[in-house]
Amino acid sequence: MSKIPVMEIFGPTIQGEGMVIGQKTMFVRTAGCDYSCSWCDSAFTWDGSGKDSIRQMDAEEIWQELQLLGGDGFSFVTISGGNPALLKNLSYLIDLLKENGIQIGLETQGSKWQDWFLDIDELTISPKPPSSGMDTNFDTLDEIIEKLQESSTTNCSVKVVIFDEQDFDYAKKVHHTYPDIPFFLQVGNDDYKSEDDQQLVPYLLGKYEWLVNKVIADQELRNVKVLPQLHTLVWGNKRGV
Ligand SMILES: C[S@@+](CC[C@H](N)C(=O)[O-])C[C@H]1O[C@@H](n2cnc3c(N)ncnc32)[C@H](O)[C@@H]1O
Ligand SMILES: Nc1nc2[nH]cc(C(=O)O)c2c(=O)[nH]1
Ligand code: SF4
Ligand SMILES: [Mg+2]
Repeated sequence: MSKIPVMEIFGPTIQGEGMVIGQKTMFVRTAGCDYSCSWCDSAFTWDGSGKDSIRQMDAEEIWQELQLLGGDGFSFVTISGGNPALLKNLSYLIDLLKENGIQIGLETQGSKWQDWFLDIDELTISPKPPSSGMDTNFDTLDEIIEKLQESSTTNCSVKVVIFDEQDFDYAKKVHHTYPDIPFFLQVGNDDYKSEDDQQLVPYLLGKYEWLVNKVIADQELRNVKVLPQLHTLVWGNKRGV
């Protein structure tokens, strides 16, 4: 009834992306997505390849597993996916985590609203640029951002992943549309299947330098932050970190 499709639970690790980068955190990754981004580094959550790992869990079971893995050594849980915003039932987990004094981060693309967004401490909305092959519904995104802006409890940010010039232009458009929302540009990893960290890390750092230089040179992008995926620099494309 109140089950949640869970793809993986892991941690403690550090949040490698976005507004709380560096934060020690546990992760809960839900299964299923309404998008199918061409470069999705978590495609196993929606393309069928991970279907045998999906567990239908209730909030209490997830909380127990988090404690089993993390003991007393965490105070922050990040929920990602897939698209966790497909799951109305996540409210039970969010309530339980809050009852236990846990702070909550969540990652979603901004294609669906859930009322429990207002109970998230650090919410990342990550609209998808052209290279993903997805189309942003800006009416939906406008509504979501508007509701979040009215909230005094949820810190939210917008994070756009950049692979090429077109994505960069898209990111500028998104930032201009929501100038008051903290804005992050993130390096796209188009080598997300590589197991060769010796080659991957300098490659991704090169991409980061490219993105940094573009932002430095841009007169219109002022109050923005540019980040790599920190976890890929530490652990490469390893899963569950
Ligand atoms: C796997 S998604 C899950 C949450 C949600 N579906 C979303 O896209 O925001 C988490 C974050 O990883 C980013 N991401 C996915 N594949 C990536 C890649 N190859 N390189 C860089 N970031 C990627 C997404 O843009 C998103 O910000
Ligand atoms: N360490 C770490 N940080 C992350 N930030 C966002 C992630 C995600 O896949 O949603 C992620 C992830 O998978 N691992
Ligand atoms: S929206 Fe997120 S999980 Fe879904 S396909 Fe795109 S990057 Fe992957
Ligand atoms: Mg990831």
